[in-house]
Amino acid sequence: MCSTSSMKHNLAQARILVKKAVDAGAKALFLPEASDYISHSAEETITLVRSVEDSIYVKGLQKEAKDNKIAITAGIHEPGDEKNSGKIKNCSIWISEEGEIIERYKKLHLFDMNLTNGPQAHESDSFEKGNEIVPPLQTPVGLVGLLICFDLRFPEVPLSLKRQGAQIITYPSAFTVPTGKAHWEILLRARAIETQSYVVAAAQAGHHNDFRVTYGHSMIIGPWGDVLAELGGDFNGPEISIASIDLSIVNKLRREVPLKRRTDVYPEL
Ligand SMILES: O=C(O)CNC(=O)[C@H](CS)NC(=O)CCC(=O)C(=O)O
Repeated sequence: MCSTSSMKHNLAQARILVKKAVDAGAKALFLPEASDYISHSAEETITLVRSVEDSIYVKGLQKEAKDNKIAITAGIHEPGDEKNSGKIKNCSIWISEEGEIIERYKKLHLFDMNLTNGPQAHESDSFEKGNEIVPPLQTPVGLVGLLICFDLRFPEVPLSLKRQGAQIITYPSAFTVPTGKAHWEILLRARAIETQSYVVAAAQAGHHNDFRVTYGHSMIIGPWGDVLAELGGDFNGPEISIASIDLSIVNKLRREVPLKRRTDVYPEL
């Protein structure tokens, strides 16, 4: 997706993706971080936020899920929990194939970056951070661990999710181009290999406005670290990437290559 500041426009993109996913026989559709909108500035990002009950985008996704009997997960913005913080939340939601929001996750790690001659990020100026790891969620494709974008850089959490039974880890994302080129695929494959899980990473792609461009390259990685599906970096209209999830591969690999942690030497994550 290439979300803009118009929720209506972004819902239209999501509908195209639902149609493609349904036509391809998918049981679940994974949409990127901030799929409801990507705006021009932090100020605009805060003014555009709506509760899920008032978001035409979220309500539209719920209707699509129900009408098409497909689960949908998406990164969205939500109003802050803390009184008068002036901040909002970077969340993901899981919508069941009945159209109900059955889980939500609030991004644990906020993206602050001050690269010389590179893109800057000040997410913690306008977003509240989450304080909880959400236990893996039972879905039609397996037990899913919900994380978001910059969380990808912190292996402790997916390892904990694996210990709790996760078979699929998802990272809806909106990566910068330089960090994407250098780190995106390596980190996704590393997270898949070390957790012996599928990793599904739907990414924003292309030019969102004059100030914002994202790396794209949505990917689905198998538990062996193999790239099962991948999209490009250019945006030429909403596009899906599709893969079969075979949980017997996860179980077999975990049996054949047991990764027994030395928690007698270092603490359990
Ligand atoms: O701003 C919004 O509305 C949505 N949020 C984002 O795009 C976030 C925070 S700026 N992006 C990332 O976390 C990219 C991480 C990244 O690129 C890296 O880890 O290298």
